[in-house]
Amino acid sequence: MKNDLALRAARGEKTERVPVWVMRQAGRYLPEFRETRAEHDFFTICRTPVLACKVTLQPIERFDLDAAIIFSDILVVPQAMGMVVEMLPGKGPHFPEPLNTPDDIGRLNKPVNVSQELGYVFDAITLTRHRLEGRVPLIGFTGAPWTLMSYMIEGGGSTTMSKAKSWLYRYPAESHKLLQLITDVCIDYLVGQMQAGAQMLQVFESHAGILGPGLFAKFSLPYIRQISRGVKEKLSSRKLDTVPMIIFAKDAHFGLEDLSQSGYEVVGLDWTLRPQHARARTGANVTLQGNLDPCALYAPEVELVALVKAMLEKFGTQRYIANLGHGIYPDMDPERVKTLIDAIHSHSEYMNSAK
Ligand SMILES: Cc1c2[nH]c(c1CCC(=O)O)Cc1[nH]c(c(CCC(=O)O)c1C)Cc1[nH]c(c(CCC(=O)O)c1C)Cc1[nH]c(c(C)c1CCC(=O)O)C2
Repeated sequence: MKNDLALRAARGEKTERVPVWVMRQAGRYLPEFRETRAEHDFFTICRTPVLACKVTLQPIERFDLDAAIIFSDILVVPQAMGMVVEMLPGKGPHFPEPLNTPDDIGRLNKPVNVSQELGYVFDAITLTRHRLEGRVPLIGFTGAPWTLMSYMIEGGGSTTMSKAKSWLYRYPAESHKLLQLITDVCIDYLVGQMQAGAQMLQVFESHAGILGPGLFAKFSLPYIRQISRGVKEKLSSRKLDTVPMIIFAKDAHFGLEDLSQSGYEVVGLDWTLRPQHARARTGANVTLQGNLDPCALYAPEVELVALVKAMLEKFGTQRYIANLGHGIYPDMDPERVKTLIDAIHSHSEYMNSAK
C-alpha cells in the first residue's frame, strides 16, 4: 500500500498528514464522468465492472485523494431484493412500484442470494483494487436499513418521508420485519465487498435526521449496530481480518453518543455539528470524518482555504479523516476540489510539524 493514511487514521494510528476523500467524488461535477454518463445509463455503469472501475478512478487520477470509493449506489440493494429502480435524469431515483402496504413485503426476494444479485459490485471492486495498484485504499459501502426502507416506500426522494414514517407508527412490527430483511442483505453485501477487496466500509444512513431521537433509537440504531456486529462476526468466523467501518448518519446530532458506541471505527459528521463538541461527545476511541459544508466550495478560494484551516484546527490532525459533510454538488468547479484537498494536506502537515 503506497498511501494507507486513511486506514491508519481509521484505526487510530498516527498520521503525518490528514487524509481526505470526498463523498460523491466520482460524479457529475467531473467532465470526464459526464462524458461516460452521456454514453451509458446510470445503472449500466454500476453493473458493468469496467465502467464502474473507470469512473471510480477518474477522481483519483485528477486529484491527490487518499481513498477511492467504489462507484455504485445505495439503491442496488432494493434492486437485489427484487424492486425496479430507475435513475431519472435531473430528478433522481424512481421506483415505479414502491411498497404501499406491508402486504407488499411479500413481493420481495427472500432470501436474497447476494453474490448472484450483487456479484457485479464485487467484480467491480476486485477489478478496481487491481487497477489502483495500492495507490490508495478502496472504500465499499451500503445504505443503512432505514434509509433504504424509506426509498422503497416513498418510491423516490421526499422532504417529509411521511409515507415511510407512517409505517413506523402504524405498522411497527411489519416495519421491523422489513428492516430486518434489509439488514440481512446489507451484512452479506458488506462481507462480500470486503472479500472482493474493499479495505474500508461506509454505511450511509442519509435519512436519519427526519426520524428524531425516538424513532431513531427504535428503527435505525439497532440495525446500524446489527450491521457492524454481523459483519465482524462473519469475517472472524471465516478467519478474515476485519476492516475499518464508517457510520454516516446525516442530521442525527441527537444520536452522536450512541453512534460512537455502535461498533464503527469512524463516525461521519454532517456540517451542522461543531467539531469540538463532536469530539467531546464521541470520546477518544473513534475517528471522526467530515464535515465541511459542501457549499463552502462555492466560496472564493482564499475563503475556502481559511474555512479548511479552521476545520483542521478544530478537529486536530489525529483520528481524523477530512471530507465534506455530505456529497459534492454536481455544479461544483473541479478546481475547488483540488484547492480543498491541497489545503487539507498542506495545513495539516504544517500543524504536525509545528508540534
Ligand atoms: C441517498 C443516496 C443515494 N445514493 C447514495 C446515497 C447516500 C449518500 C447521500 O446521502 O447522498 C450513495 C452514492 N451514490 C453514488 C455514490 C458513488 C460513489 C461516490 O463517488 O461517492 C455513492 C456513495 C453515485 C451517484 N448516485 C447518483 C448519481 C447521479 C446520477 C446520474 O449520474 O445521473 C451518482 C453519481 C444518483 C442518486 N442516488 C441517490 C440519489 C438521491 C440520487 C439522485 C441525486 C443526484 O442526482 O445526485 C441515492
